[in-house]
Amino acid sequence: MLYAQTPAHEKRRLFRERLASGELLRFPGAFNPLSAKLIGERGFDGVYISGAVLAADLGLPDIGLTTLTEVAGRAKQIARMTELPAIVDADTGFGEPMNVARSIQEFEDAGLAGLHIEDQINPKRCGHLDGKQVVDEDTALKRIRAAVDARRDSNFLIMARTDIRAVEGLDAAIDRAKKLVDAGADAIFPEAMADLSEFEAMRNAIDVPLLANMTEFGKSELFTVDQLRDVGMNLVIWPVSLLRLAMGAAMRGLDELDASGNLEAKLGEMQHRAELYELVDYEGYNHFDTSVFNFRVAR
Ligand SMILES: C[C@](O)(C(=O)O)[C@H](CC(=O)O)C(=O)O
Ligand SMILES: [Mg+2]
Repeated sequence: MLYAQTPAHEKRRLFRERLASGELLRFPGAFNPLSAKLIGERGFDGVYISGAVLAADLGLPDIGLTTLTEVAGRAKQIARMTELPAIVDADTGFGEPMNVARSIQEFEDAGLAGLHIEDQINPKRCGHLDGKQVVDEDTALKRIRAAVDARRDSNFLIMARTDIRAVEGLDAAIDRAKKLVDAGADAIFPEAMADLSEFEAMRNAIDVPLLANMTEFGKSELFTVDQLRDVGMNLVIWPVSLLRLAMGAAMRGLDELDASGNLEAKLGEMQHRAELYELVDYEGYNHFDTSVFNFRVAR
């Protein structure tokens, strides 16, 4: 009922414990609080909150238009609906290093388990597009140091994302990742790795947990969980996948409605009313008033 029972500091502690075990944790991207509940119900390890999805949700491209207030507000709504740890995409940190510091505290207060901050310039773009630019090393390290200094819960995960691979190559990415770890990053998100051997090379060079981004229609092949585990990855995200699936279904559903005038043919693809009510624990609200759920939904 209502929100998750596990307090944020406890989610962070448990998340850190699991990360330290070295296993590979699976974090599908939630596009709203309801889909975060579904991710938990289906047995995944955590919830990813994507900047691209939050921008798309507002009908905007992913170019740094969303504000800290908007992202923290939505991330809070998502994080509080799941017992799982939620990590959020904090883009370039929403400004200068002092803004990065404030962002950390906002996201801690919003109940997140962690976030990542990247080394792109502003305006940023999807890490899997051509023509990206990254900031110099000094600026990249300042962002991470500011983040680490601002954190009040030492279990809040500060992950550094580097986009430098697509700009300067793998050696530069490994070099930057090492320096980001020295600056205090708890984990590294090497963006737009070309193949498994690149993930493996990063693994051999870096001691902290590593994240693999399995976004579709990008620069990385869609490796399986087993393949990523074999090369030593610790976190895998499918950041936009649920939104893409839902929007794909919505596009086809609208076409069907337009063509045939009803959606009878699509019922099998829909989440049933009964499944929705189970997911939101409708019946549980009888706790307040026994007349809330006194009906049956035929399946
Ligand atoms: C992970 C990512 O930062 C996101 O915002 O979800 C994007 C995903 C995408 O646009 O496919 C990214 O830059 O990889
Ligand atoms: Mg992003």
